[in-house]
Amino acid sequence: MLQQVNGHSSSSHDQSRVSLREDLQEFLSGAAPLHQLDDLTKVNPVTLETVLRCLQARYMVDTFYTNAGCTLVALNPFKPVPGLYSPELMREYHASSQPQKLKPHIFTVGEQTYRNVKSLIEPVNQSIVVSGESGAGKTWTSRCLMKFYAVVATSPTSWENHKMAERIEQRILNSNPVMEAFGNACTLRNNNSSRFGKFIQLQLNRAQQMTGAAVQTYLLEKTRVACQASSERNFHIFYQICKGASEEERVQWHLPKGSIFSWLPNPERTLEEDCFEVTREAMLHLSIDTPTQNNIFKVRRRAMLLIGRGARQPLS
Ligand SMILES: Nc1ncnc2c1ncn2[C@@H]1O[C@H](COP(=O)(O)OP(=O)(O)OP(=O)(O)O)[C@@H](O)[C@H]1O
Repeated sequence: MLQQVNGHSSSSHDQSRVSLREDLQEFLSGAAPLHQLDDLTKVNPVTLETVLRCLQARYMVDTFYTNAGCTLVALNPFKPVPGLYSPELMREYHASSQPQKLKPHIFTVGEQTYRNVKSLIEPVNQSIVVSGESGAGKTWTSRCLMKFYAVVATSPTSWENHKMAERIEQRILNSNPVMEAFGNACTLRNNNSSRFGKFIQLQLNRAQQMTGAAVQTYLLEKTRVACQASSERNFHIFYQICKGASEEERVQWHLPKGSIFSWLPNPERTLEEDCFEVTREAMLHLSIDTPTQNNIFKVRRRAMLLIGRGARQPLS
């Protein structure tokens, strides 16, 4: 007697499994090495196993980008990859007559969207959606895209424009350390995890030169200020203030060296994101002057005392 599985007989189910296994074998022993498949739509049969095998093979040879039709799959290398984001490579993708024929890269996406704006008589807004789980590399990818546009979309036509272009480029890039200091924190999955979503708008004029940027943030994880999971930390800015304030600022802000607060856990962890100077410098570039900065930091330091009241003691 034939058993019914999901409306199919078990023998036809077995047959299709055998044929899938054969297809898989054929695909894996195919002529072209897996790492050379630069588009996942060419993978056949499309199963979780074949797609992962292909991505794994590419990862093993330090190839971190793969197309999946018009989507780009980015793997996180978790290490610096020399030359992968160099200005020379940006210019190569920008100058190419067919960037989509070059190796899959985030610069292809950047360049194609840039050309889409340019090629149309009436410019049409372009959007890039960067998605993935925590630690996948979304922040990194957005930063790369901003750097790319800062290089390709600010080509000055005159010397005055050059100064202007440089200023805009600096301001756009400096928005990252500021947003990250105030909105990122160390979590179990990512030392520099964004605790908010952001919609970054880069504005171009009719000559396709960048004239400004606007960032809209949403869903900031405000509860982290008062409550952090064990082994996680509060927002970077608090640690930056505690670790980076000058002697003069410590006196002014009533912040003795070595103060610790119950809701600033794991202060002994030293992260590259703990650099107060980088945040201050970036704020200056964004025209947030030193007195305004001091007011912002004073409010934060006051919050530390109020919320973490009674938990202050010197570090031994
Ligand atoms: N392309 C890359 N090259 C080298 N290192 C990378 C790259 N992408 C990500 N990383 C590393 O992985 C870490 C996590 O990446 P990132 O912060 O961009 O993740 P995320 O997706 O924004 O995470 P979250 O959602 O938690 O904010 C980075 O701090 C960096 O060390």
